[in-house]
Amino acid sequence: MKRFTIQVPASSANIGPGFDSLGLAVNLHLNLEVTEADNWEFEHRSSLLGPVTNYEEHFIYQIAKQTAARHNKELRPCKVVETSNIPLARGLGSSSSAVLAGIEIANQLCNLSLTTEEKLQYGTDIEGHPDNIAPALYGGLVIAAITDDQETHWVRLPEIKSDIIVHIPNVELKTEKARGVLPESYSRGQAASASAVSNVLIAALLSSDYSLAGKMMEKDLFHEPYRAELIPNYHLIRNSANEYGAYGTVISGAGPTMISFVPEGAGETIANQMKKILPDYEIKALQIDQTGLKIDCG
Ligand SMILES: Nc1ncnc2c1ncn2[C@@H]1O[C@H](COP(=O)(O)OP(=O)(O)O)[C@@H](O)[C@H]1O
Ligand SMILES: N[C@@H](CCOP(=O)(O)O)C(=O)O
Repeated sequence: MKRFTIQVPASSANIGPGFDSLGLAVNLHLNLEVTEADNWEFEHRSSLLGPVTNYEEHFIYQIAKQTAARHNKELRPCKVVETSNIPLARGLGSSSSAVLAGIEIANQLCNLSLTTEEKLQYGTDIEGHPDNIAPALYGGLVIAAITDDQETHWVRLPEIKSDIIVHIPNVELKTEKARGVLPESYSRGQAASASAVSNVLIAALLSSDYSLAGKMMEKDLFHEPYRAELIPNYHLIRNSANEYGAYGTVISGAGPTMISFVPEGAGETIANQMKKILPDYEIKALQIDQTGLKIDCG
């Protein structure tokens, strides 16, 4: 009888101009205990996960089934116990964490021996963009691109020396809705300016020039100007965090969470200052998760 556990971190995608390609794994986690059983059963042990649906409608079951089907296999029934401290639909990559969990369930149950590259590809096929899947899989700060042959290419950046703070409001924003406000296309001039800002952001991160990185992340032209009005307290959070010493503050993923990059060691202090301004928010100083997807087969 198989038994295994899966842990997948949350992730913060985009970091401003790295729209659909750049993301960071953070230390909030989805955990699953999977045990072969006579029937399928999902049990949610965290209030954040909401009520359990019929197993056939469960998102993670659907991903697992779809992954098994790609290899002409069927899943054997399991009991899945889920705990999570990743808030849903807040821009912290909960759906990508769930997608990777589903892929891994199929991988283990059907002995697919998937490589990490295949997991990245399958996850990206499902999500449509790799910026949450890649960091959740590899840990750290990862840049990934889907090329016109539908292959996903990626680079994990060296560790950055910055604390991070997430400002999570008590409202959901579905990624699909936040993608709906973006333009269908950009002019050559807009695309050139936007990718120039993105290029300087990456170069600044690689050079550990965090002041410049902070400036560049706030100059995004791909998505922030269109999404700002969907994000509660967008300007207040950015301006206040910067007054308290943040390098830069951007929308986390598609929002509504805002993420600040602050000097190393200053995370808790600035988070406490921000809590006074936004008492209804969940404000957390987080660490970068350097590990990514973890599987333990005991
Ligand atoms: N652990 C989970 N178990 C089941 N479904 C999940 C889980 N995590 C996320 N989901 C699904 O993903 C949706 C959120 O996805 P999305 O709108 O992309 O937001 P985000 O990925 O930013 O949290 C949830 O409403 C839910 O349907
Ligand atoms: N690049 C995507 C990222 C979505 O991240 P999520 O955590 O909000 O699902 C986008 O900006 O739409």
